[in-house]
Amino acid sequence: CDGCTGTGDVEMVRRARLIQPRMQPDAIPAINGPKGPLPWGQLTFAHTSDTHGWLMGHVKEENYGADWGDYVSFIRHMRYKARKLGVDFLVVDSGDLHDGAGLSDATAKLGGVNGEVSLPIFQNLDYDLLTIGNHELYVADVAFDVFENFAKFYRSRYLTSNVQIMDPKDGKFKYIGRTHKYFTTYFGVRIMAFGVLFDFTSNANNSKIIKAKDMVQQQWFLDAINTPEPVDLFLVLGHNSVRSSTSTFPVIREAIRKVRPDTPIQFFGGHSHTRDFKVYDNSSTALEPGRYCETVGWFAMSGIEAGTGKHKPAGVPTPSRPAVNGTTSYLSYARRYIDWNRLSFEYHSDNVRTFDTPRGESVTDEIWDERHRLNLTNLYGCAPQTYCLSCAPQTSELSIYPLVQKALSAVIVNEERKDIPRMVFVNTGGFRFDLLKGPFTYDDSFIVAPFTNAFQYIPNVPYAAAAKLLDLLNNGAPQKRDMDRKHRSFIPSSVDACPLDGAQFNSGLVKRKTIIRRQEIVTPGYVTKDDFGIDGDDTPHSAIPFFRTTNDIMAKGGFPTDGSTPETVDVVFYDFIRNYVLTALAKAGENYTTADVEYYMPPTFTSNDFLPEYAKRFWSKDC
Ligand SMILES: O=c1ccn([C@@H]2O[C@H](COP(=O)(O)O)[C@@H](O)[C@H]2O)c(=O)[nH]1
Ligand SMILES: [Zn+2]
Ligand SMILES: [Zn+2]
Repeated sequence: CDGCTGTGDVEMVRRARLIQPRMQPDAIPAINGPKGPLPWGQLTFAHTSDTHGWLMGHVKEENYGADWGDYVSFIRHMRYKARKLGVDFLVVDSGDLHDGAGLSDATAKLGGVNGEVSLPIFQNLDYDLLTIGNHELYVADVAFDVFENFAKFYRSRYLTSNVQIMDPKDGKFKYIGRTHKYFTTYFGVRIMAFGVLFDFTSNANNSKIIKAKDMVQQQWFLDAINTPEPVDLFLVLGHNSVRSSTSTFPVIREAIRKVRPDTPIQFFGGHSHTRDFKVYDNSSTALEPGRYCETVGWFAMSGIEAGTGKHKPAGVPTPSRPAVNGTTSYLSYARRYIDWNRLSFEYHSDNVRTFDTPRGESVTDEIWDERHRLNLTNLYGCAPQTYCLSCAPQTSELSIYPLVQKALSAVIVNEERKDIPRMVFVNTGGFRFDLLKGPFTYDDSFIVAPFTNAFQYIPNVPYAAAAKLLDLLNNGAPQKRDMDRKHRSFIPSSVDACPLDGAQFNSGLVKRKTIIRRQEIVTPGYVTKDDFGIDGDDTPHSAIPFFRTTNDIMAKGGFPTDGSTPETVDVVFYDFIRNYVLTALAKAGENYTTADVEYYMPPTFTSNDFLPEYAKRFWSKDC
């Protein structure tokens, strides 16, 4: 696996950057590109959410292969184009910037804070509005870093209408960002904006989330929606699914509608990792732009009776339909989901002669420097096949879960208790992305399992109760966000015939600014159906199968080889699911409390470590 590890790799990258490799035409990766120009309206938005540290882009998937520097260049071109067209263009983000890739997560392993490298890189984008995600709030240090640095950088553009943090300087709870922002766009549309996190409860102690139903009663909110200033549009940004039953957008909408029945309300959501567009009523819709730097959500609306912006800019498609089909409205809407690759970005920038802006190039360089400084390309072993999250039933050998079970059985062993049978329970929500065939690197360890959940246990649990535990957990409260049927992971359509297999594209170990060629066949990927129908995907794809998973899975170890059942077992689990395990054990007739829980593995050995350990022990290093 030439160039897979350490310093050799750095050298290769430096050389590659000097040469700026351009592949031979027959070696140019091929994907099918955008179906046509983007719609532009009086107000046009580019929307990201749930980037989770993927600023490097998908180095093993050309389809989503642009990096943050490319996005910075893209937005620069789009801002220029908007001015030329005479329309307002706003760039917004709905949060979840941590947990999911080495660039964000490796710094915590080095004793720093998760996000200390990735957030300053992210900040190269001149967002107009942003809001906070739950992944900014699980860990106290991360929340404080967001308060101290990120929020101060974006100032009045960072909206956290219902999220506070305890300021250690005076012990008082303060809003992390601002509660709301009233502003006028370049072309004169007057907007009142909020940033609302769903009713999240697993936050660190130094933060506080005000439930939406309480927030809408607060005086500052009532003052904001009743402001004597003219409001042409309410804009609600939120780390909040646009569709699920746990979304709090309907609460906000109702509260605004009570006092402003006719003012348009536009929502920009996140959290459920889907491409989605929801129509609430004829002047209120919501966009959600997927996850992991796979999608730029694009949204255009016209018809607001305010400002001097063009409602039908010349030479481009414009929003053409009312929110509710079959009705007439003064407002018209359009949405598109753009694949996160250079082919799309360049095409929509009208194939400008030089796509890369100086800022974009320097961001790309910084990402690559950090990638190597953090040793993200270090190799653990070569995955013999692709293991997917949802492309196959979870018991199938194509799925990641049998591999996880094998790895847990082999690696999660407490030397002092190795002869005592153990049952290890982990939540499937802890696995976040497919493990692709080929080099499994330090970066991939975060991509697949980013969380640092410790392995805890209750010793000597009667086997009769432990045996019921998995069913009880899986029939109990959901342990992950609402994953509706629309959720799609980008995975190979079949492991062996995968056109974008990890191994095929130099495994992402060398920086490439390749020319990407359009192809006639359709690559597998998102096939989105939303409230506007099936024409939202900017690049048409062939569909990928999707299978739901249970809350948890279980792996066994140390059981008698003769098939007999033990009297008692050690019940091992991630600390993240401890309360669910205690509740389920109580249902099985065994009452335990947190006082009965101990560490099974050293607390420093976490959910992020066992797959690398398995790869080191059981996979070849020769990719
Ligand atoms: O320590 C953790 C933290 C989170 N999870 C899982 O992640 C989801 C939430 O992720 P979103 O990106 O906000 O949807 C949560 O429901 C858990 O399934 C975890 O496993 N461990
Ligand atoms: Zn997320
Ligand atoms: Zn989230």
